[in-house]
Amino acid sequence: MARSSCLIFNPAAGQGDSEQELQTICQLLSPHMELEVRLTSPDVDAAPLARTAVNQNFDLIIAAGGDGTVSAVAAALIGTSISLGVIGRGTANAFANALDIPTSLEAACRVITEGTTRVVDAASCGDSTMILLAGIGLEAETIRKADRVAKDRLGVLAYVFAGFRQLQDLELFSAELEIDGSRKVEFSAGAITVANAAPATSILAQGPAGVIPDDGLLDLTIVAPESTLDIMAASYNLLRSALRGEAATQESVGYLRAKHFRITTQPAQRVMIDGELVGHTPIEIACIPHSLTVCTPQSDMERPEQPQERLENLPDLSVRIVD
Ligand SMILES: Nc1ncnc2c1ncn2[C@@H]1O[C@H](COP(=O)(O)OP(=O)(O)OP(=O)(O)O)[C@@H](O)[C@H]1O
Repeated sequence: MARSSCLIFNPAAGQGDSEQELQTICQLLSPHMELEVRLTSPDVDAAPLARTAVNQNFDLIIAAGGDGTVSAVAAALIGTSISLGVIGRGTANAFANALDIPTSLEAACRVITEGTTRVVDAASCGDSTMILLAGIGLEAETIRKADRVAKDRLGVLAYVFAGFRQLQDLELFSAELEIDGSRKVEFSAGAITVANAAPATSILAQGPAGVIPDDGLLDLTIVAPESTLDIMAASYNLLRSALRGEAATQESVGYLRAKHFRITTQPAQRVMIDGELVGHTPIEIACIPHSLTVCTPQSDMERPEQPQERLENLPDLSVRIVD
């Protein structure tokens, strides 16, 4: 029997002709499944549509939009066995890129119709769920400064420009990190990123080589540059880590993998989760292992053997064991 599928489509996402895109997607998918289409609107976004679709027990729910739409649909699917199809039509399409899901309509629909799936982790942070990453400090500021007009004009470059603008007034803050309830680490940082999944372009997440989305662990990267030269060196090192799959080696970069983090900063820092500003530190982030089934080109990914932790060079470092 054909799979019952619900397509949640954001007509306002991206820069393409959305009517044409919807028609193409329906033509590509309909021969393979029973397809029901639901459009988001300025008043009803993807989250309530996805919750209703989950209650209606579709076999497959497809998110066609930017990362905002994909994250909202994914949040409703966490802990269910309903598969998530991803058709990235936004600016960055970070979740699609992190899982090697192509973003041309034809190739994205082919991945969905071929039926290969991969079960990945997700995470929770207070009331929010997270499929990509949480940025504290620099990354949150970068997202805040990449405005809609710039994104429409420049696409993913808007984030890069906002990032450069942000680097000019980077200030270190003090941070305390509680790791799996068993260790407390204090240090100074300019940016802390906790990633469940991240594409190579999320440079600040690339401390441990290659963020692994299905290892039951979150990957935390700390960048603590003490000068403009330092930040250039750290950026280059992180980019290399992303492209070569080798963990970062630069002194001002630290990283570790764990299931649960509690992060406190002085002063409080903005927190961004999956591209949305959600509030300020302190925050607590917990991995929800193997909780989201996603249509992907392959059911597994290569995992290079790499060190899991490197904190020793961070400025003002102190480590305590929690009783
Ligand atoms: N029909 C609509 N008209 C206007 N806005 C909409 C509509 N449907 C959803 N939205 C808004 O779109 C936003 C989600 O956008 P989404 O992330 O899917 O695309 P995007 O913003 O183009 O992606 P990116 O952030 O990568 O540029 C939400 O804020 C939601 O309220």
